[in-house]
Amino acid sequence: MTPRPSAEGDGAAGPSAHAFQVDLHGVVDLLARHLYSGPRVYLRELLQNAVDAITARRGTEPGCPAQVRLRCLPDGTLEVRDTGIGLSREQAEELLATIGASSKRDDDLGTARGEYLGQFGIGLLSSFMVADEVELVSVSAAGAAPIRWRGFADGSYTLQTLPHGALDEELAGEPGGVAAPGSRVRLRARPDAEHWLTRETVLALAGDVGGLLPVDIAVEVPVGDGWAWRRVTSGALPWARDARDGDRTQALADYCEATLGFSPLAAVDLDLPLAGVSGVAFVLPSAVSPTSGGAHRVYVKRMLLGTRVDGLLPEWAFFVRCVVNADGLRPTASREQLYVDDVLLGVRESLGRTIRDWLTRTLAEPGPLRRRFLEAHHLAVRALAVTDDTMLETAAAVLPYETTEGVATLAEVAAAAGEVLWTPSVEEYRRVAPVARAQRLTVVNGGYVYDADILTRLARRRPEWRVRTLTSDDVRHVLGPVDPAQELVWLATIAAFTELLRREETEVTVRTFEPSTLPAILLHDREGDHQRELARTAEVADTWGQTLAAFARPTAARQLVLNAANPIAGRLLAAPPGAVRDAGLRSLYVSALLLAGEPLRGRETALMTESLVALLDAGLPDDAPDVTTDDAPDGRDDGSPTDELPTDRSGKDTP
Ligand SMILES: Nc1ncnc2c1ncn2[C@@H]1O[C@H](COP(=O)(O)OP(=O)(O)OP(=O)(O)O)[C@@H](O)[C@H]1O
Repeated sequence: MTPRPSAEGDGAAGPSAHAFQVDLHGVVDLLARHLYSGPRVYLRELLQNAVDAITARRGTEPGCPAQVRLRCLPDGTLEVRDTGIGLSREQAEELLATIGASSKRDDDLGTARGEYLGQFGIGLLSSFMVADEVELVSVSAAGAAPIRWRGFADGSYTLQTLPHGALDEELAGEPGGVAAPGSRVRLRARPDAEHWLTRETVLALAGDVGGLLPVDIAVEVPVGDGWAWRRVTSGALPWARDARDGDRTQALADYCEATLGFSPLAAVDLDLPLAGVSGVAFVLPSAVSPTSGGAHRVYVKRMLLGTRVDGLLPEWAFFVRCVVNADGLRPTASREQLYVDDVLLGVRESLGRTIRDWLTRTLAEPGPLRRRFLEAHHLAVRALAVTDDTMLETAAAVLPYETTEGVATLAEVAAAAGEVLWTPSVEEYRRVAPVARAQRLTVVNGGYVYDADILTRLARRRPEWRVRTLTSDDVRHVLGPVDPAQELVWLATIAAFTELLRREETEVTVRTFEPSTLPAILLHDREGDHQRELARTAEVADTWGQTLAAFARPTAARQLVLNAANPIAGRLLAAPPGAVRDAGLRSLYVSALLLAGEPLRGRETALMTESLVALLDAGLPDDAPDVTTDDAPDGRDDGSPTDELPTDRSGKDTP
């Protein structure tokens, strides 16, 4: 390119100004690899230019033909012909030869003009992702002489003005008539990109990206011995049918099946006329991960933007897939995602409101739709209830929870039990459920995702429901007392048992409870666990030990509650002191741990093994061969309770 004259004269020392040189290879590579998702966009850009050219011509000639015709020629060339406004020589020089120049921007404002699809002035370059040469022959609607522009992947181009009528023979029989206004673009496939220009690919791509465009687009296909035009545009938006039309619901379901690949539970109409947004949110028939949202099929001015566009809906709306046409939203330069601006944020909020209103209505209405929706998407209701008060009330009224009195809603639990006791973890629920159930204590399993937040919010919003987490005391209170005279007899034994489990930080108590098949349960509350954890850490941490110790309050003892109604526990309480009784208690402790779903650590495994050995020793005949060894069992840590067990293995209880 010619250097521009220096702004400061041509003095020897003065700087001189030059125009940038553009390496077209580099630019095309940038587009193909980093801007566009792949070469397939070349066809979208060609269709877009054709449609924009027709839009421009309609501005002065409203009744002009609106046709785009695509033809795959035998030598691998793709031809796209439109009945648009065409280009004069000057326009071609300015618009085709300059990267970034576009006739579709408002020169004064520098913004895109609302009626056009394009705006950036780079779309035509995408042709070079599949072709080394692009030819555009054009007849301007303004009556200028026809032109032939040829651009090459090396960055050069030729431009030729043709005499009027020169194209008549070449264009004879084309739509729009002989040398009528319009343009014809031809792309000769690069050897490694031939598949992008085959008839099958062109048909599929044109239908996919251009199927909803408001012009007549057709691809030439062989029929019998001849050729015919196969239309890929349908003319109307699939959701534009009158809502009173009885077949509309089925037609939308069929459209969803064909386009998105699933049969929807329901279709929610989306309509924001002010933002130029219309479409449908299809409710997925089965559960999806909350992180899988954002796969919406979005059209901008009826041209497909993308099939996996995100940001259109709030995150909680992961149970729908939308198909929308959005005239008021801005595409990014790649035209594959939406530009995040205030308009998009407003649209997202409004669409979210539409979907939430539908959800509230649907959940208020008992019936198969509500049931199927909750089965598939209860997580979405939970996610929404975390931030939305109306949905919190709805969730409390309709979401089924696992409780010790069977499946029930939180509202039902509050009404029946006068309070809502819940466990924040599934493990804790499993631990207390058998005993709570037997005692008719209603406990809600609040251990699943979002539950803790929902129950905490509900506790504040509905104080009269008395929503709170379950504590050991709640369970202990429902366990039956033991006859005081009997308890007095057992007092010394209970104290000895507590002493035996001192290292386990567990206090032993006795109650009567159902099921009587259960000899013992372990109760511990979260604060006690936390305090024990702190105390344990403080023991091992040198540097932080003192700091941690300051936080650790005296630990609330765990409780091993022996069941006086259980024959084994009863016999153990009545047994004389000695190795067998100790081993029996330790066994009950370990089995209560297991029942609580807690993993056994090395020390507890050792306890279990040693108790078993002691019990076997006591129970087996004296002359049975001794198979025990002196080796400590695997997994026993230092200070294991072995040293607390009597070494006498005679099988006789020591006094
Ligand atoms: N088929 C056509 N008929 C008439 N003019 C055309 C045609 N194709 C391209 N042009 C002209 O060439 C210009 C550049 O086209 P190009 O596709 O590179 O960018 P754009 O369509 O303006 O913007 P975008 O990069 O957003 O697609 C257009 O603005 C238009 O004026």
